[in-house]
Amino acid sequence: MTIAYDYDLIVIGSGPSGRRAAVQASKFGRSVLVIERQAQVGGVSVHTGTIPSKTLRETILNLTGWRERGIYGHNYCVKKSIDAQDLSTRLIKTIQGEVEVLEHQFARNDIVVVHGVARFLDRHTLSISGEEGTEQRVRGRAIVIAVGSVPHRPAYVPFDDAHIIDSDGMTRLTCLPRSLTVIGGGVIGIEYATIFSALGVRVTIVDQREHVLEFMDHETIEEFVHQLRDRGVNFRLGSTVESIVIEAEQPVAILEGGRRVRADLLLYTGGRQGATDALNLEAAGLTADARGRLTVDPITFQTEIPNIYAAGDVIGFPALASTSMEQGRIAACHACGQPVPPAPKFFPYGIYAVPEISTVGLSEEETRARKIPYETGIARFRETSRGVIMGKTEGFLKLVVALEGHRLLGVHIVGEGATELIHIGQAVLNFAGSVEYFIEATFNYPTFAEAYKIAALDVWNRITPRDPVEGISPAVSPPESAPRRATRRPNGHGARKKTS
Ligand SMILES: Cc1cc2nc3c(=O)[nH]c(=O)nc-3n(C[C@H](O)[C@H](O)[C@H](O)COP(=O)(O)OP(=O)(O)OC[C@H]3O[C@@H](n4cnc5c(N)ncnc54)[C@H](O)[C@@H]3O)c2cc1C
Ligand SMILES: NC(=O)c1ccc[n+]([C@@H]2O[C@H](COP(=O)([O-])OP(=O)(O)OC[C@H]3O[C@@H](n4cnc5c(N)ncnc54)[C@H](O)[C@@H]3O)[C@@H](O)[C@H]2O)c1
Repeated sequence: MTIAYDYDLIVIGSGPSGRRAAVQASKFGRSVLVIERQAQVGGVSVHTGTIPSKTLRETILNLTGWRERGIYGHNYCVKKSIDAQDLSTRLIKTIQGEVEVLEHQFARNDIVVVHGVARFLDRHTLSISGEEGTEQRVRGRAIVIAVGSVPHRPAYVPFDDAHIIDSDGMTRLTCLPRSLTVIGGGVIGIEYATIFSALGVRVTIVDQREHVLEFMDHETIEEFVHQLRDRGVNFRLGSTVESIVIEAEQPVAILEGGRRVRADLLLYTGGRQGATDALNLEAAGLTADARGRLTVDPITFQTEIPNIYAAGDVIGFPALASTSMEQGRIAACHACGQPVPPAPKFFPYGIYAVPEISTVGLSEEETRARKIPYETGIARFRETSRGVIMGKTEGFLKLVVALEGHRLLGVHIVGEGATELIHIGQAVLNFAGSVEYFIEATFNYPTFAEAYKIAALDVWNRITPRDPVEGISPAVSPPESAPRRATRRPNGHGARKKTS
């Protein structure tokens, strides 16, 4: 008996993972349906997450004149008084632009889009509930769950979407606060805290952990936090929030030990959870974990039910738009019986804080934990002519390099353009290159990319053996495998032993 399917592939969700899965399957000549519960396509990425937060950042940096302050002083500004309307004008335009691009892309690729909430009836059948109470059934040979995530809203936080909000609320502000408390020093919290601090808002960041962005290279984060403290951002680290109340129209976070943090607005960014509630997963033979996430095969993105795939935020870490897109595409390749492209070993992390941070590969802490003998090299943006021209003297680029073969292990950057600059390091890492690449390559001048060369020379001067005659280095760079002790850094970082 042959089973009739309406579509070769049904994708639930039109965010980065769903979109890439749909387009890839269509390019293989398959019939594709995308089900989206919101009125417009694009997902969290376009409507409440990546694009809105990056647009708000761009608007604030432009209107405040932030990027020019290194040259013209701290009081320089482009627009004296900035209000919520200034922020929303550009936001609406950008989101609309993104939606149009997506709609054209779906139309060009003959992808059918239906708006409604999808739920499983069995492992091949979905019911779609439309806004006006309509219901339709569709059957797919394969299904990709690309439903993404929603902000985690713990019961103890009295969200009112006016004084106490989650990250979705940041895109709907009708007036700007003078002070802001951010609960959660993860990526979302840090991005919004620093963007609003650039606007002149007094910001306090509260996190139960001792460090913000704990997964990042610690020295890089120290540099970042130092810059934030310098411009008045307050940190309450190692502090758990016990309760939140509203007093005189202001939210007050009460911390363990009784300390109180008061502001005009409180943003809660204590993580996200998979948006699987409406899916009726049991009907498909699937279960989600306590945070609504699904488990998949890391190579194919297949769930335990072979014709059902999951990609993007719904499968958890790293929960990035960038990685979600690739996961969706790989899932579609497998579902269409095509070879599955291997995921590159290293992907970058870009944090659009002010200043930007970006990282790829191993941190110093991870390198030590793996007992790899290593050395680091640092360049400060003020050492690059580009940095001086642009008044961007606070940036910092750090390379982590294995002593054996001088292999590049990690790159960590804080400063203007970090999220673009990181891709040079990413390419060298994924091609298993060594620090010599940066030394031998000619870079455009003046550029921030020059920082790679400066940091590479910083490492190389210390890891290449010296000529027995004091101060004269050998002409060639013999690879050395033996761990060595680092000497004092020329940039004032002090002596550090870089062996495991
Ligand atoms: C504030 C913020 C900033 C971010 N910044 C960045 C960044 O700078 N860079 C980066 O790489 N990542 C960033 N991210 C993360 C990024 O947005 C997510 O990783 C990405 O959107 C996940 O894509 P996705 O395809 O899994 O799902 P989503 O984008 O979440 O889309 C899922 C879609 O599925 C739909 N859906 C859900 N359930 C159903 C259902 N039952 N039926 C029909 N449709 C359904 C939803 O309506 C939604 O449109 C940010 C996130 C946030 C919140
Ligand atoms: N630029 C980017 O790539 C980007 C930007 C934004 C979001 N994202 C994605 O979104 C995901 C979610 O980000 P997030 O920042 O919401 O979550 P997160 O899990 O990264 O961080 C949450 C933080 O909140 C703290 N916290 C939780 N409850 C607390 C409490 N009661 N008191 C004090 N501190 C508390 C935690 O210790 C943690 O540090 C990230 O994993 C990331 O992948 C990526």
